[in-house]
Amino acid sequence: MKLLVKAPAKINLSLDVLHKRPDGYHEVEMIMTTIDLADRLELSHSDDGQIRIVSQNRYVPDDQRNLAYQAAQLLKDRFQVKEGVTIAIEKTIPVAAGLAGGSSDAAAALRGLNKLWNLGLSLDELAGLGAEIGSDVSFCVYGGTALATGRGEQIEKLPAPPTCWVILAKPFIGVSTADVYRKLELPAANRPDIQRMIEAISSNDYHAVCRNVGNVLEDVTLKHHPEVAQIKDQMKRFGADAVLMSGSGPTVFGLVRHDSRLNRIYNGLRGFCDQVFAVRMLGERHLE
Ligand SMILES: C[C@@](CO)(OP(=O)(O)O)[C@H](O)COP(=O)(O)OP(=O)(O)OC[C@H]1O[C@@H](n2ccc(N)nc2=O)[C@H](O)[C@@H]1O
Ligand SMILES: Nc1ncnc2c1ncn2[C@@H]1O[C@H](COP(=O)(O)OP(=O)(O)O)[C@@H](O)[C@H]1O
Repeated sequence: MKLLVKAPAKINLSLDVLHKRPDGYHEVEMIMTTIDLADRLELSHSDDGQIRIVSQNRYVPDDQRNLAYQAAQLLKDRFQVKEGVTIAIEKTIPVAAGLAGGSSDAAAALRGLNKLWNLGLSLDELAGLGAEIGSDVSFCVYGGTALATGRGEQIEKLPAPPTCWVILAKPFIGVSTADVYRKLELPAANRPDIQRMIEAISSNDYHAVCRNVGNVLEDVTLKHHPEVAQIKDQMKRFGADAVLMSGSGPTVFGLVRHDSRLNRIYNGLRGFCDQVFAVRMLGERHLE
């Protein structure tokens, strides 16, 4: 038996860090939303009890370091599953980019294996298991738009943001999330107003969303990678309504409503950047 599962990327429309916790993680408040840029996982049943990862992308680990592998292992251990699975990952989301590609693959594996292995778990139970794999996995289990608090694993659903295009540009570098949190100096300057962003989304006010994007991790990554600042400047110059780095970076996203400006920004950035995408937000929960 085979099952296909989609694993969409996320962007952080706003990201605030409150303080460092005794467990080493940081207490965050983030507005996250899934976008129409997705990996595809094909899950195939195997009788020998083994977990196998297959991917053409050389940056994707094919062993227990893979977050989708960890998701399968966690379900096997917790629910005494005897069956095995081969997880073929068709990678579209850039790796180590601040777009939660690995976390979304893990979340898709949890959702898919719940069906393949007939575990009958609820989405909330899967999100709880996801938090054991990584801070962003719980959000990715639900998808859509949400306020994430705690270390990122406590999720409150929000309505869909106003309709617009999201242009993503990823420079040639990759960034380590742990490194960025380690280098963050608190209290951070330029903190976003999370409550205002929630109001902007709830009242479907595009211009207020654009005014309120913000990410306290941005300054850390910009300081060490000037190419990210260059991409931000270019996106602004080409006419994006709002420009922000996603998560720990280095991917920069721009919001725009008009198709003519979308084309200008997209064409202007290609050639300058490793990868450029023009996508839509998925809005509300989108699960298969
Ligand atoms: C920054 C964000 C924003 O959405 O995303 P990415 O840029 O990775 O996509 C997340 O907070 C990343 O979440 P995720 O990538 O799942 O992090 P984890 O695997 O749980 O943790 C990786 C490392 O980041 C640090 N970390 C992570 C989350 C958090 N709230 N505080 C932290 O200090 C810890 O050092 C941890 O060891
Ligand atoms: N399924 C996966 N896809 C991509 N990277 C993965 C995966 N599983 C584990 N990783 C590891 O996680 C690291 C961070 O990857 P990713 O989730 O793409 O980035 P980010 O945390 O910036 O959103 C990668 O360097 C890679 O070694």
